[in-house]
Amino acid sequence: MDLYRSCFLFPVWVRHMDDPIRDQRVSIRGLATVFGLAVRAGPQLLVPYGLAVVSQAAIPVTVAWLTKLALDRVAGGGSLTGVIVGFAVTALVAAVLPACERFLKNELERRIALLAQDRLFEVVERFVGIKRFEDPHFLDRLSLAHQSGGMTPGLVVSGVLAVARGLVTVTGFIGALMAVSRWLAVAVLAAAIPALLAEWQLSRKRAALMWRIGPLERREIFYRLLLTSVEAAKEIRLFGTGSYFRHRMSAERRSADAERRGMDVRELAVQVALGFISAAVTVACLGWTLLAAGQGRVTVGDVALLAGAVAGVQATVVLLINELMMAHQQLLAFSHYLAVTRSVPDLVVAAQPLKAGPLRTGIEFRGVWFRYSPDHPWALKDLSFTIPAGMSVALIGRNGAGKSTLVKLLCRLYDPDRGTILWDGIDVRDLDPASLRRRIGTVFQDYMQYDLTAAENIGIGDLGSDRQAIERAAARAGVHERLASLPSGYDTPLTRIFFGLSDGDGDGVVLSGGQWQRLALARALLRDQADLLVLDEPSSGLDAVAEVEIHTALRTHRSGLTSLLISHRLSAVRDADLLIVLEEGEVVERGDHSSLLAAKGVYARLFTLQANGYQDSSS
Ligand SMILES: Nc1ncnc2c1ncn2[C@@H]1O[C@H](COP(=O)(O)OP(=O)(O)OP(=O)(O)O)[C@@H](O)[C@H]1O
Repeated sequence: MDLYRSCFLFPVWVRHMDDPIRDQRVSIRGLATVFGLAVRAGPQLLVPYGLAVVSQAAIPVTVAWLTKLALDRVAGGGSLTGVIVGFAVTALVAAVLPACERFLKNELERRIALLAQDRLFEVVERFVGIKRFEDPHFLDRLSLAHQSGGMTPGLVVSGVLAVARGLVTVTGFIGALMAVSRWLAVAVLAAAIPALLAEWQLSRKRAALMWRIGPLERREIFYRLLLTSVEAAKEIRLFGTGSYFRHRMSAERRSADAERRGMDVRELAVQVALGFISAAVTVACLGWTLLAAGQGRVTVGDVALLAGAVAGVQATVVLLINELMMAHQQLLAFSHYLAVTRSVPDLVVAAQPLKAGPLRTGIEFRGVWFRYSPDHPWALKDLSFTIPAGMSVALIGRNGAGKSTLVKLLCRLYDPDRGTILWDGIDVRDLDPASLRRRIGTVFQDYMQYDLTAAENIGIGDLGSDRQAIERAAARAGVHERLASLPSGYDTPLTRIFFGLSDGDGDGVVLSGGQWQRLALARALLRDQADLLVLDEPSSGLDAVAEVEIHTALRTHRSGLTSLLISHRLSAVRDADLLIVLEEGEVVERGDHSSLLAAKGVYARLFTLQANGYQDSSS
């Protein structure tokens, strides 16, 4: 369902708009971080960008002022040379500055987004365990943090500079008007107040609308992804549910559109009303100015300046409010980025962690209790057993018995709630997690299939391994011949994602489930220096012949190595030195195959059941 998760995330942040004090704190902290990022990303860009933005503010005021001068000189018969030069310079600046601004803006935004993304994933990488990645709230937040981290800083910097530009423009116009008439300047400024209030209200309503239609949009996206996903394509065709989902998708869109239409109508009404107010103010001011011009109290140029200033102030105020609201909303979304980058570690690492040494005596689980959260039942209950160095230990148990959970604790992806896990007598919590993991080669039940080449898929098991080592591991896992026969051998991409891109990588290939499983095994076997091999269901996707081959190869590889093996196929694990049977998170039996069979307990029952199944099918 990961595919669909993203569609449930979008407007979570709007929720915070209900709390103005929190909003303010978040915005101020966000603003400081955004400008911190901008300064670090490109100080040499930020200053010229700011200058380019703000200096453009002077252009409309200069044009209005030059127009006034030109008209006054025409009326009074003065020289126009200075005015013409002024117009030429202003026109040149007006033509060149926006292009420079765009270039600087794009470059700065790219650098900030890269830096923000890098910081975010640096923090994510520092999480030692996986608890956070199984928490849907955290995943939602991470996705939003990524979204806003890439977009918000650039938008906020541009928004703040645009506000500065707007303020300079308004101040310039008001200053120019003051030169003509003080009360006219006050009247024009006062006339902008209704526009300011109305736009502010509209912006808040727009944010509330986004919040209201968020669920509708998420559902629409959900149906759209469903209709285009490869996972769902089979069932949609088999059950004939395509038009059912399409109608649902359209219905969601129609509902959201109805809400949007309502908002558009409201905006239209407000804009028309503001238009009337603006026209009335303009007419009143112009009327007064024309009257004053008729009486010789003001010049023709003053009339032109006034007309330009009234329109300029009103338009700039609207832009200003929009930029402010947009920056505010972006800063609220940015709170997710701040939350993730400031989150505390998921597992505590010792201040001076020890390096995990080669396994000499064994790994001991001592009174280990674990549950995924206080709301969940105990997955492991008072587990105590030892995996002696150099021995193979098999874990057996029905679905949900706690086998994979135990492996996750052993690799320190979680910490026990009670009890300890000891590596040669040292609590794994005192060890450096990376050094511990370098000593363990693991194949998880839900291993990864990377959309990379075959060589990379194996090489990831031990970065820096050469091709020979990779091929050796593949051979041990019984997949060398298959990989060597691919169109570009080990360099063949194991994916359809790059299919047809003809970038020299060749076409991608899709492996079967069992072949992927062998590949995952090769990845674990690549770690020659690993002391412990953990195989969680290494042969569940293999055919019978392959299973025998793999187990023979593994037995050779395992000799002298400590291994922990999990399998539901008891034939695959019966040769282990020690078999541990788990039931509902507790150890219920332990011993070797023959002693457990003789004990006639859980293991004996499971083994007989499977053996009988094979006998029945053969007969
Ligand atoms: N991430 C998780 N969050 C919450 N509960 C979980 C999580 N993973 C496993 N569990 C629960 O913990 C218990 C043990 O699960 P675990 O996967 O360890 O069993 P298992 O023995 O490996 O089962 P299987 O043989 O089916 O792989 C189960 O009840 C399971 O529902």
